[in-house]
Amino acid sequence: MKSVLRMNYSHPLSSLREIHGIGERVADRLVEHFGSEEAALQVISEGDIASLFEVNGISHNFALSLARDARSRTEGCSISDFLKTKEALDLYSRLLELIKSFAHTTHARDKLNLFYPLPASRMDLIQDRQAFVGEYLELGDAFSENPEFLQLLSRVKKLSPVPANLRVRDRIILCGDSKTLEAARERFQAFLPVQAVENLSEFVDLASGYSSVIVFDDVYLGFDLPEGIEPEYFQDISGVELWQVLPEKELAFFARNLDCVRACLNIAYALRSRDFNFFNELLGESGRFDALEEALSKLGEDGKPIKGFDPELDRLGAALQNLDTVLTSALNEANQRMNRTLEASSLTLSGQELIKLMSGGMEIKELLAKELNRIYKGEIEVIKEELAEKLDLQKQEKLMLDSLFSDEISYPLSADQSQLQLLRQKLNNTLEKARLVRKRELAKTLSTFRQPVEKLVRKVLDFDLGFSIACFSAKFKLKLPKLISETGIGFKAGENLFLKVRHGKIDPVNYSVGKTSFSPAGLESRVVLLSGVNSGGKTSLLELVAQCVILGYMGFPVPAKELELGPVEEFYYFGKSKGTLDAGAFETTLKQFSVLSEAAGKLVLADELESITEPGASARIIAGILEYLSRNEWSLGIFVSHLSELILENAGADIRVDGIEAKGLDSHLELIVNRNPVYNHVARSTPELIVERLLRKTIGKEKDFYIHLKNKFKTDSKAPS
Ligand SMILES: Nc1ncnc2c1ncn2[C@@H]1O[C@H](COP(=O)(O)OP(=O)(O)OP(=O)(O)O)[C@@H](O)[C@H]1O
Repeated sequence: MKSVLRMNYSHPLSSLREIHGIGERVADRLVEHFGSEEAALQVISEGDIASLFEVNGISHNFALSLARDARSRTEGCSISDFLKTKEALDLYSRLLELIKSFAHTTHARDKLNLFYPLPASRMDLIQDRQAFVGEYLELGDAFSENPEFLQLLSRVKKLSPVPANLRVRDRIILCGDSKTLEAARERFQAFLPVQAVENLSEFVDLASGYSSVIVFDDVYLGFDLPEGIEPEYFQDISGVELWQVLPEKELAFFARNLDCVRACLNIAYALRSRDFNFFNELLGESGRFDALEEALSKLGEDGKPIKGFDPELDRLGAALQNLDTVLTSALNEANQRMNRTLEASSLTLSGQELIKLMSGGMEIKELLAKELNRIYKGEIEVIKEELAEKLDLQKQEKLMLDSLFSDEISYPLSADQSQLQLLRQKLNNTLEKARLVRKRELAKTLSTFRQPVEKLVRKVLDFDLGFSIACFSAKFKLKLPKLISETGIGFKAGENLFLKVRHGKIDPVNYSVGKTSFSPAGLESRVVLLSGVNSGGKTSLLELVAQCVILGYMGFPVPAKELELGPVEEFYYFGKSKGTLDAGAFETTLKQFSVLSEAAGKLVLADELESITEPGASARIIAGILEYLSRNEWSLGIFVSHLSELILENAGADIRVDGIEAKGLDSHLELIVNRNPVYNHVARSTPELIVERLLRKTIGKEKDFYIHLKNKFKTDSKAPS
């Protein structure tokens, strides 16, 4: 798959200031954000609008205009080289919005803005684009209506970076010598604490506050360290992998992009399963990404291993979470039991005890304490058993329960808070240690996929660019045009896209001007007047021609079953004016036509230009314009007009008049319009048909009047058919 928006331009940019809109301040901001002028230029040239938008003070529209300007400079041709009037530009913008509505990603939506029609002299670029689009068209039929596939695409976005504020707080790097300290600070200080240590007690003090301690020098490793302090030693700080010291970073990257990466993999698989080979090279042999998928399935969106991945992690996590509630409920129950036991108890003395008491060999207090102690100890044992069982504690952890309760009787029963805190800390440290092992496993696997994943996501985003065009094409059954060398535009079964969006089903139209294989023999005029009934579809046909030309010169498929498109360098579109123009606007319009005799091939589409000034004068002006236009053998023109006969009277050149006619009136006396222009024929006008309608509706004596009017049309008709 070739990249259509080429990077090897004819005029590569060498400075940001060459781009319109970039002054000193913006240039500085871009360099600061992207690291260098070269990097900033690369982002702009690639049209990476999303990245530009991230720069402080650059709006989406500004980013777009920078990218467009850069492209037009590097390609050596701009949007206004082809689209010569405001209305031509407006039509292009409407088409672009329609195409963009088929994009599934912001990336494709943004990049589509960089496609605009190019003059025929840049056939190299146009053909590149046609080739690019051509590779995708088949996909439109296969996937454009597949909701699961479209849903996958909508989940793809530019990869999010690791959050800048990522901090690991339960791990510390302790350094005994200054060299490792410097190296450790440089590599890791942004993400986890790095501390210099002066002596052993400082080492022990600091280490005991963290569940994991990392050292890169062995200064304190020779000493006997207290139980629970087990620093991890990595000999070579420059050789240690990031996933070993800070697996959280890799995990955070994948966790943030989990949904997108999974969607991309599924898109690539879906395409491969239907024999579309866009990602085959990247996917490699089947199973290449299995390890990635497995690792992703174990990673939660919080960047931690998910529940169910490791039973030991789950056990410790649950024990920590439930410790307080299980303890409170065990204590409550034990206290209630003890209450009940004490309330129901009476003291019965044995004969021996009575003798001892009487002889002073035993105090009554002692006797009571002995009895109470038995009850107390019994309840404490029950609580410990319940804690051990419900929290699923292991041997070492169970031993810690012994110090949780005092040997001295206390009532109501309660746990020693500082011992409870120690137990909690122990559980937490064990959990974090076990979790770190798992995190490292996952991060190690994921780190080997970092680059392929970045490439995959980039490619899927680029894929959506071509695929959006394919979906647009599939929706409207578009076809790539045939670019011919003669001056002409001709098509079979063309359908105006804007009308189609509005009405769903419309009448396809055949039409041709100039020399194409669709032109009737001997009627290959390059400049034509299009006449016809009101609401016959003249404006719609003019728009259809414009759509075909704009899309065709963008390298895109067009809304016609077949289309031949001759060379067009410049495209002029003049829409219907709302009324007679004032002197200034009239002058401006005339000025736009003054370039018509220049050598480059021009296509001029004009809709009822006569309304720019009074009818007599406008017929003369239009006749003059048409004559001028027909002098240039590379130019084409279609002028919609209700004054065709008057214009012809004033024009000397070979100008054809075509007509969109109503075939008559249907049974409801509505006009039946043939949307296909009849070549070389002035269409009957609507007023004539309105007279006929009135005639057919009337039965009274007014009938004579309408017959008289109808005959008037017959005698006045100057149609050359
Ligand atoms: N090919 C077509 N198929 C179906 N309907 C069409 C087609 N072309 C035009 N129409 C219908 O006719 C309406 C009028 O079309 P359009 O404005 O192009 O006519 P017009 O000849 O330019 O009219 P006017 O002379 O009044 O300016 C459109 O809004 C549309 O509803």
